[in-house]
Parts: sequence; structure tokens; C-alpha cells
Amino acid sequence: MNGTDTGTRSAPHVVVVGGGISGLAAAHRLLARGTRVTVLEATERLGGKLLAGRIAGAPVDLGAESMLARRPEAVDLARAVGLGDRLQPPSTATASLWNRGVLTPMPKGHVMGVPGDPSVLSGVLSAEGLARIEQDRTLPRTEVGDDMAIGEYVAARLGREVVDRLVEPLLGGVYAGDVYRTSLRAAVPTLYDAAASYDSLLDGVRELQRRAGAQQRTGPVFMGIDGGIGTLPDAVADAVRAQGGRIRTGTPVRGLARREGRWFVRTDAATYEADGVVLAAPAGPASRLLVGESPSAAAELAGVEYASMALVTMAFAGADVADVLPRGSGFLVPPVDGHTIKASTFSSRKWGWVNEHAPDLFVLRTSVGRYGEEEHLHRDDADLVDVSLRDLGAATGLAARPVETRVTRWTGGLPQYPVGHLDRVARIREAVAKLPGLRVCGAAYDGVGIPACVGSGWRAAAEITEEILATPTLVEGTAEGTGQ
Ligand SMILES: CC1=C(CCC(=O)O)c2cc3nc(cc4[nH]c(cc5[nH]c(cc1n2)c(C)c5CCC(=O)O)c(CCC(=O)O)c4C)C(CCC(=O)O)=C3C
Repeated sequence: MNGTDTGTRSAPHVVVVGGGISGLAAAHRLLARGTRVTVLEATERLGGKLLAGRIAGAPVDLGAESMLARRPEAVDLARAVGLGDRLQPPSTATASLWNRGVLTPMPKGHVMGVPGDPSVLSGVLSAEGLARIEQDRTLPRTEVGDDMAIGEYVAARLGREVVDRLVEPLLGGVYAGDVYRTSLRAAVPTLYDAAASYDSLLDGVRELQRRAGAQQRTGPVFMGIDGGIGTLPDAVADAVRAQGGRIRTGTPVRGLARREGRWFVRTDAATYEADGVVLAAPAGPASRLLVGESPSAAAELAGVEYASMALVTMAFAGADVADVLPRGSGFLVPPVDGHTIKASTFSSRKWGWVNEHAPDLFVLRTSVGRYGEEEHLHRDDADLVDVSLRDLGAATGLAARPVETRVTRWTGGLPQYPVGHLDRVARIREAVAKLPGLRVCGAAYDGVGIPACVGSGWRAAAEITEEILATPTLVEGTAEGTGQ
């Protein structure tokens, strides 16, 4: 950079479309790299699937409530925006499985439900189910090719019971999906690699476990934030504003066009002129915005499906509940047993901060709905509370009535990663790469977890700044164009 240019050249301007955690992480990184930034969020609220709220006066997460700490991005971002002191691991690392009407401790020693040693599943599977696992040692190799549904692969090796009672409830939480559709390669890449190198899945998993053990990783697997993961987006937004970034909520983007080497991002009130654009919106809106400039990316994005779910958060008088519930952070529910809820998280037990803010309450939540199972979501709030209480009662014996309830509907909450997902993402990226200064990021691409979202935002920011700072363009004063 030539110092004498600063008077005539202002920093390049990047518009970020979407104010969820991916877009905010991208904006934060773009500012650090010296661009000007405008974030445009369609709804009135920043944060996307992260939402902090209150129940019976107590702070609680009403969206995502935990982030993986084994990947650095989410905790690094939290620290970078001043939340380091509020990071807090879960108070308990155990959970239960509501299996055939009985709550049993969640087995340890598996990779997303796939055991290395069948005996860890002895409390969970039937005798036939356990016997079926042994066939893994003698069955001919299962060719997974470019990709295969994780449920199909694990069922072929170990039998359907392992899939239906372990893999499905665990991965059902991650994607609100169906493991007989979900991509092995995208969802659990370590298992895909093991499948390619070992005839026996048990052998492959044991090797993964051996390697994980050799790494001697310390520190918590998950991390929360005092006050809620939902406080992270606002903290990032504050940091973005403090560095001069502009954030507009209630500002849906209506059109995106490239003319004479610049981007024009049209909203109802203004058209923003930019050197770069980060599309951090979900796949549907991203697809609609790309129809003009990249019909092929738009078509691929239009094929990305989402699952919807609802969270029912309930606060009880603490004394009514704590002794009734099983130990640990909550329980998972295998869909094959036909219950409505698919998980319950005991927030007051899982998070010290929930308990500290409301020591006389017990807060828990249930989740309802997954891909292809949207009928429950048409029930009204009172119905969702009733069915949650019925399932909770059947699972744990809980008979108390909550003092307050809150239903949060996450329509289109979780993108699906079906077989072939990674190829689709590669095709999207290839098409998008033909558009100078434009990148996509978010949960639809490289992982639905918060660290993956943050990582994808950072990557988009790094690639764009590399590209546009390498070819600086002359811009006049403000980048805001017509209409404002
Ligand atoms: C997006 C996501 C990731 C990916 C994160 C990333 O890749 O970044 C993930 C990972 C994992 N989830 C795991 C375990 C559990 N998930 C649960 C419940 C839930 N997860 C959800 C989502 C996710 N889950 C959701 C929407 C629920 C429903 C209930 C609620 O939202 O309240 C519950 C029951 C409730 C409780 O005990 O809290 C358990 C025990 C384990 C450990 C497995 C092992 O031990 O090997 C791992 C890696």
C-alpha cells in the first residue's frame, strides 16, 4: 500500500448479506483486514439461529445453546469480542438415552454412535442387535464410493439397531435430519476415511479412538457462554460497529448485480455499491440473489433443503424437579420408539450460569420436529407444551407443571447434508468463484455447528480481501449509491 494514496483511495467496501453468526464473523474479520463493511440483515434481529431470551425472569438460550470447543473458531471469536471471561463449559459430561421406555446412561466409547467395541452397547441393544454387530468382522468390505448415507453404511456393517438407537438420535440432534439420507462423508468424515481404509468398521473406529487417545486432548469438548450463546452475535455486532462497520437490520436485499467491475446490492431504501459481497444468507435467499449473476450457483443452492424444529423451554419450581430427573445434561430419544420429542436438555443442570441466575427454578427444554416430520410443528404452542410434558413424564416420572413455558419455532433451522452434499458445495463454490469478489458462507456449506459457521465466515472474508486488496480500485468517498 502506498501511504500517499490514502487521501484519494478509500478502503474497499464489502457488503455482507445476512447477520447471523457467519455473516457477523465475516464482517468482523473483514474490518480487521482493512475493508469497510456494511452488514444487511433482512429481519429485525441479528443472530440467526442464536437467540438469548428469558424465562420466568431467568436468562436462557432459546436457540443453539452450546458450541464445540474442540474446534477453535467459536471460542476464539468469543474471546476476540470480549466474552472470554464468560465462557463456561457444561457442568456435566454425561447424558441419557430414552431407549425402549427406559432411561439408560448414554454409552461412552463411540464415534457419533458407532462403537469400536460392541460391549459398550450392551445396555442399549437387544441380544440380536448385539449379535448382529459381530458380522462386521466377517462381512466383505462395504464399498462407500464417493459417498453413502451414514445410516446405510453403518447398518450394512453393524445392523440397523446401532443406527436406529445410537447414530440416529445423535446425528438427528445435529442435523434434525434422517441418517438414512445424511452423507457419511459430510457428516462424519473420519468415519468415511475409516470406511475407505478398513474392511471392518469396528477396526476402523478403534483406530480412530486410538489416534484420538494418542492426541491426549485436554479441555472441554463443548463450551457455553454465561448469559447464553445467544449473546455472542450482539457482542460481535458491537465489535463490528466499534471498528466503523455499519449494520442495518430490517433490510432485506432485493437484488445483486455486477456492473463495470463493481457490485450493486439493492435494498428497498438504497443500493449499496461494493468491491466485494459476502452472501451469508441461508441457501434459499442466496439462491434467489444469484439468479442473475450465476444461474448455476443459484440452481445448486435452490436444491439445499432445510429441516424445521421447535424448542419448548420450560421453567419449573426447582424443588419439584431436580430429584426426579436422571443425572447428566439431558437425554436423547431414538425416533424409532415413536415418541414426539427427540431430545431434552436440562439447562439448569448443564449450565452453571443458568442455575446461578435462577437458583430456585429448574429450566429444561425439549425439541420437536425433524426433516420430513414437520406435522408436529403445525400444533399450537399449548399442544407442543402438553406433548412435551407427556413425553417427559413418561421418560422420567416428572409430574410437576411448569411455572412458565416458551415455544421457539425454528422454521428452516438446520440445513440438510444428504449424500453428495460435498460435491454440491464444490459445484457452488466453483460457480461462485467465477464472480470476482463474491463468496458464500454459512451453515449450508462446511458444517452446521457454530465453529464451522464462524470458520466459513472467516474464510470468505480472507478470500475476498486477498482478492480485492490485490487489485485495488478507485472509489469516490462513500460507497453508498443511489437512493440514500
Ligand atoms: C448442531 C449440533 C452439533 C454439532 C456441533 C458442531 O459440529 O460444531 C452437535 C454435536 C453433538 N451433540 C452431542 C450430544 C448431544 N446432543 C444433544 C442434543 C442436541 N444437539 C443438537 C445439535 C448439535 N449437536 C440439538 C439441536 C440437540 C437437541 C436438544 C437441544 O438443542 O436442546 C444431546 C441431548 C441433550 C443434552 O444432553 O444436552 C446430547 C447428549 C455430541 C456428543 C456425542 C458424543 O458423546 O460422542 C456431539 C458431538
